[in-house]
Parts: sequence; structure tokens; C-alpha cells
Amino acid sequence: MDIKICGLSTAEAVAAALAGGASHVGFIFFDKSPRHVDPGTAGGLRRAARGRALAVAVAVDADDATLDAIVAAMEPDMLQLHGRETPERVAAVRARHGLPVMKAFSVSASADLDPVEAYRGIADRFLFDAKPPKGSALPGGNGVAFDWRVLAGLDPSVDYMLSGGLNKANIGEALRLLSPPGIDVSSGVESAPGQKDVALIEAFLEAVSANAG
Ligand SMILES: O=C(O)c1ccccc1N[C@@H]1O[C@H](COP(=O)(O)O)[C@@H](O)[C@H]1O
Repeated sequence: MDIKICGLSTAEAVAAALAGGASHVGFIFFDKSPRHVDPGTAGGLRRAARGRALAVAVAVDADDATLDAIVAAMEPDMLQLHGRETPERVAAVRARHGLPVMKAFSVSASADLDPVEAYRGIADRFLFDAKPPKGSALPGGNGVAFDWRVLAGLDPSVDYMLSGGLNKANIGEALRLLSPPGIDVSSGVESAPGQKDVALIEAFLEAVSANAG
């Protein structure tokens, strides 16, 4: 199972994620996020991950110029599109950058999975996150979970990461219920919004190991 620690902005947090066995490290490019990093900073941080974990650039409805700057400075292994990108936009981004794309969806009911079909064969992977709470400025990274049972009937050939409000206390239940191909955490390993906590990263990764099948 893949494990992504997202919203990293310090070398210490990247090191803790890598030491604990994370397969993916994520960097947020969204001005309104407390986890926002500039492409140059992410480029420096992601160096430690080369050959150890995949570096993921997370963007929200970004235009070509913005993605060009991120890709040039950070050299990500994967792009995560966390906005309202259409299948056509996902295909265009994938072709322009020659990188795999993970498309995020906000989920609260099984009907929210209906649009996934239109992206199959276009997006390389899916990320299922909770819907943002009313008034939130962030499309993700809100630390809220959704009812995971919504994913229980998903076609097993859909490759995805489970995200939204995961933490060391609830990850065992999530893994038992779904056995997801991947998991993604951000707020659950922070002491305050945007402040990654090395001890919480370690505790989360230990909880994953203890509960992985
Ligand atoms: O984390 C953010 O600030 C963010 C901003 C814009 C788009 C996506 C964002 N985060 C993504 O949401 C998941 C879930 O976060 P959480 O664990 O519920 O806090 C996170 O891992 C990112 O992929």
C-alpha cells in the first residue's frame, strides 16, 4: 500500500516521512493554504526523496504557466489535480508534462463517485477526499473525514488513495474497512495548520505498519 504524507514544507518533516517509509511526499501549490510552498523551496525539499519516494505536486485549477513553473523548479514525479479540472484538462496536463496525474474528488455520498468513470483511462490514479466544510477556503487539507463505506462498492480496478481527516487514531479502522491501494494524510500529522510534527508523522506511520494487512 502506498502512503503519502502531504503538505510538507520543512526538511525535518520530509526526513521523518522518508525514514518512516512513506512512498509519496506531497507539496502544496495553493496560495490560500497554510501549507503553500513556492516551487523553488519544493525543489530543494524534494531532492531528499529522489530514489526513495515519489514527489507529488498538488495544484488547484492551475493554468499552464503555473504548472510549467512548478514542474521546472520541482521536477515532480506526479501531479495531483485537486480542483475542478475536467477530463480534457487532465489529459492536456498529462500530455504537456509527460507526468502521471492523480485526480482528486470530493466525496460524501456514492453519487459523488459517478464522475470517476469519465476520467478512467485519462487520470493515472484517483484521490478520494472529504468535501470541504462550508466556508473553507481549501478544497482539501481540511482534516475532515467522510463516510468510508461509500467506497466499499467501488470497482476494485480503480486505483486510488484514500484521504481526508486520516490520523493515527482512525487509520486502523480505515484500513480494516477498505484495504485501500494508497492513503494520504496532511492535517493528521500536524500540531497546527501547516505545522508538520515529526512525532505525529512517526506515530502515523507506525500506526499504519501496525494495522497493515
Ligand atoms: O493541504 C492543503 O492545504 C490542500 C490545499 C489545496 C488542495 C489540497 C490540499 N490537500 C490535500 O488534501 C488531502 C487531505 O488532507 P487532510 O489530511 O484532510 O488534511 C491532503 O493530503 C492533500 O492531498
